[in-house]
Amino acid sequence: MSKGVLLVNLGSPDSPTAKDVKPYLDEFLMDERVIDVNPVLRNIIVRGIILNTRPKRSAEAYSKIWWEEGSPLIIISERFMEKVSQQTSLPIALGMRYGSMTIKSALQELKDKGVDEVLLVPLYPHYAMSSYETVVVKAMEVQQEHFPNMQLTTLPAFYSNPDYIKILSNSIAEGLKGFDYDHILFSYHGIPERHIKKSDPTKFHCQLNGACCKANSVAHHTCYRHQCYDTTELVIAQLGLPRDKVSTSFQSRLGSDPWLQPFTDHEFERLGKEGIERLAVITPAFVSDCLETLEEIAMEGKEQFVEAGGKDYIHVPCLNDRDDWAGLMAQWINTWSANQTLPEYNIQ
Ligand SMILES: C=CC1=C(C)c2cc3[nH]c(cc4nc(cc5[nH]c(cc1n2)c(C)c5CCC(=O)O)C(CCC(=O)O)=C4C)c(C)c3C=C
Ligand SMILES: [Fe+2]
Ligand SMILES: [Fe+2]
Repeated sequence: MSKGVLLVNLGSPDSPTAKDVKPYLDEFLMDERVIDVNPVLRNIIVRGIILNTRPKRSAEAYSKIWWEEGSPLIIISERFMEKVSQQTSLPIALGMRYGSMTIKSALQELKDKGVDEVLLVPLYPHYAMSSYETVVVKAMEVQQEHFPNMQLTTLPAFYSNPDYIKILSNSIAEGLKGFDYDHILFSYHGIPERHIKKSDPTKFHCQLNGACCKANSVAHHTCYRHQCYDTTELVIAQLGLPRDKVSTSFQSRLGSDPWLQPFTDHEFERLGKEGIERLAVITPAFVSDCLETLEEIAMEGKEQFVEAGGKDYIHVPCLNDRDDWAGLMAQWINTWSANQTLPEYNIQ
């Protein structure tokens, strides 16, 4: 068999205009793992309500962060792929879960190069049904329908992998250099609380109270909340950060259902009001900077914090195409290629 690698990230609209944002959001929000209600209700919520107003507002936000070459998320993912490719002999293709750079065309690219055994890499450190799981399910559907002779193996979520934690910590230490912070906020993409319950294979373990996370459980393999808090804790330990100056929150909620708390925007306000003057924000749910980090955190977040009384504010960039991160991905790929071994999955 001949091996190759498929990297998959979330995707972006083709341009920062309402005309292109609308079909992109339609595909994204009609995904049953993102808005997980019955199909009739999903159609009403997405096409009857959200898509009437959101595309214009989102297009304005995308315009603020768009680069000359295109969407930051896409360009960064391409640069990352290039760097990884230079360190492995395996063919690598890049696809997006939503939008025009499809998983199907990426798999076709690999097939044209003779590949029939693929390592699928969802570019998310943490498992969530709306991110990691939907990529895996989509890739499997496409493989079964269009590439029946291909074999797929999936890289596990790497939120606690020791090498990943070291590299994330290095990037944070570099980002914090020269910034005398009062507080560090780890802000992760939010999800509805319901998704945590749905992803719990035991159906009773996850109580969303933090106490459950301290007991060993198979539920942690698919508990996004647990995994986010684990990443924060592991970075605190790696860098020896003062625990009382670090906290975790969840950003980017949509709709009125209960989402994971505390909310990042509420934390900006609370920290500013409580006299925190210098705030650093880290966004480890994303491996590449995107709308949610460049606009919501770096721009809007700063405004919210300063309005609440804060003074200095930095957003530490995501791993993007850092050499050490591309090197680690190449190392994972080359190890899999040599002996089928995948990175350590340190679940407790
Ligand atoms: C029900 C809604 C959403 C869930 C659940 C959700 C989970 C989720 N998303 C990411 C990563 C990204 N999301 C991005 C943008 C984005 N996310 C939602 C909604 C949900 N996400 C919307 C509507 C949008 C579009 C932008 C907007 O209109 O505000 C992005 C950025 C894409 C880009 O082009 O830059 C990323 C990345 C994760 C990891 C996740 C679950 C953990
Ligand atoms: Fe999202
Ligand atoms: Fe838990």
